[in-house]
Formats: sequence, C-alpha cells, structure tokens
Amino acid sequence: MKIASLQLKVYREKEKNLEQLAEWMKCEKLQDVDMVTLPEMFTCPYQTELFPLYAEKEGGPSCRFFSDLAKKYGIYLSAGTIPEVDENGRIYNTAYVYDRTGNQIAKHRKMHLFDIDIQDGQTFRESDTLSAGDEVTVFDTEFCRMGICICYDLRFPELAGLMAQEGAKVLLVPAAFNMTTGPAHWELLFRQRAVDNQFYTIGTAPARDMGAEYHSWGHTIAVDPWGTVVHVCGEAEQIQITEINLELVDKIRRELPLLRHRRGDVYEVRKR
Ligand SMILES: NC(=O)CCC(=O)C(=O)O
Repeated sequence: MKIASLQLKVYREKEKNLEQLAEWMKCEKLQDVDMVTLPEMFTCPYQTELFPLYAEKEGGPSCRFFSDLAKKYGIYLSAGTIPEVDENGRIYNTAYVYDRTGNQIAKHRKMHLFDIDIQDGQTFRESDTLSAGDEVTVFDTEFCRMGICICYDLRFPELAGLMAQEGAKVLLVPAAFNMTTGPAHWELLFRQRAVDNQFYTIGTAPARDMGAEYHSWGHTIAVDPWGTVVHVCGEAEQIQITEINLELVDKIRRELPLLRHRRGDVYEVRKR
C-alpha cells in the first residue's frame, strides 16, 4: 500500500486551497498511490476566529469536492481536517475520509482541544470557538484497518491504544504542530505512539508560512511499527510517499507481543 502525504501551504482563500489540491493531484508521483493524506485545517488558516467563518456542514461543498477527487483518481482520500458546523451551530475540527468510489467512510471530530499557553512560546485556545468530539474512529480499507486522530489528540496514549486494540495497523494524523512544541515533541510523539502500538503513524502537516499568524512546524512524517522514521519532510511544500509493509506490522507484533502481554486482569483502557 502506497500513501502520499501532501505538505501543502494554506492560503487565506478556501477555494484557492481546493484549487491547489486539484493541481497537486495531477502530479506524476501521485498516479499510482492508494491513498492521499492532507494536513489539519488545510482549507482555513489556523486561527480560532476564522473557524466559524470557514465552517461547513457535513456533505457541504468541500466534502463534495473531496469525494469527487477521490472518485476521479480512484484513491482513498484522508482529506485533512476542515471546520465543521453541526445543526446546533457548534463548530468542530473534523477529518473526513473517502474511499476509491468517493464514499465517505470515516469522520473524526478532534477530541482533545488544543488549549495551551507556554511562556515565551506558543499560546492557542481552540476552545474559544471549537467543541470537542467524543468518538474513537477506525475504518477499513482492502489493505487493513486504520485509525485517525487529529494533531493534539496524538498526545493521549489511551486514544491511540484504543485504535490499536480495535485492530488499526496504520494511524493517520492530520496535524499542525508549531515552532515551540514541534522541535521538542513532534517526532518523539509519532515514534512513541508507533512503538506503543506497533503500527505505522503518518503525520501530515501544512507547509510553514512565516506570513501566517500560526507558524506550522511542517515535518510531515512517517514512522514504521518498530519506531523507525521512514520519511520526514522539512518545512516547505512537499510530497511524501510511504510504502506500508503490513507484514512488518504482523512480524513485530508476533515477535514482541505487546498487545497480548497487556495485563487486562489488572488494568484496562476502555471506551465509556
Ligand atoms: N493543532 C494542534 O492540535 C497543535 C498541537 C500541538 O502543537 C502540540 O504541541 O500538541
């Protein structure tokens, strides 16, 4: 299975972001991939006050655009995240995934809102305009089961653990770390979750734009189930191609059987 992760720049205009995606999709490198993954909030600059302005209902114009693109190229599309508005006017940071025929096969609302305040570093309060989701999300492809969570969600090992317990062999993470926590924790977290759960972790980030209000760390990354970094990008726009070796997942889980060695008789991680 071949996954292409697109580290794209985020423009202020929503339509321009969709247009650039359509252009990137024509690229030669993408013609034989099985899945394309996109960054967090890739149609909307990462600014809390903009989320309500860019928000769309599930099935809205951006969703239709993604679905058409998945169908046109016959690929799975993990369409990053976009702001979603529900019937009560609540806004979520939402990831949608489409199959090769354009059907929506997964939807994940970010569960852990990114509210941090680091002295002399990054401050952000997603909860100013966003609500949190409460579903753990896995989905099936013809290759394997996959899980998906969004950026800050990755910091919570129980969530990734639940997806592994539910059979995920690849974890997709649309994300946008920043210049404070990115250098310190980005690679560490992707490696840590991969080693804990013996699955691939794929993080897709926006390219860095120093003219934007929020500076993305970039560094779109793929880590294998042994914890080895398979690829990592820099800060500029780039395509990362990852070959997923599912036999490696099975081999590592067989030889170092962490999932079987959990002491379910003493502790457990479970959904409420
Ligand atoms: N968009 C996010 O959730 C950012 C998360 C982040 O940077 C972190 O350090 O965690």
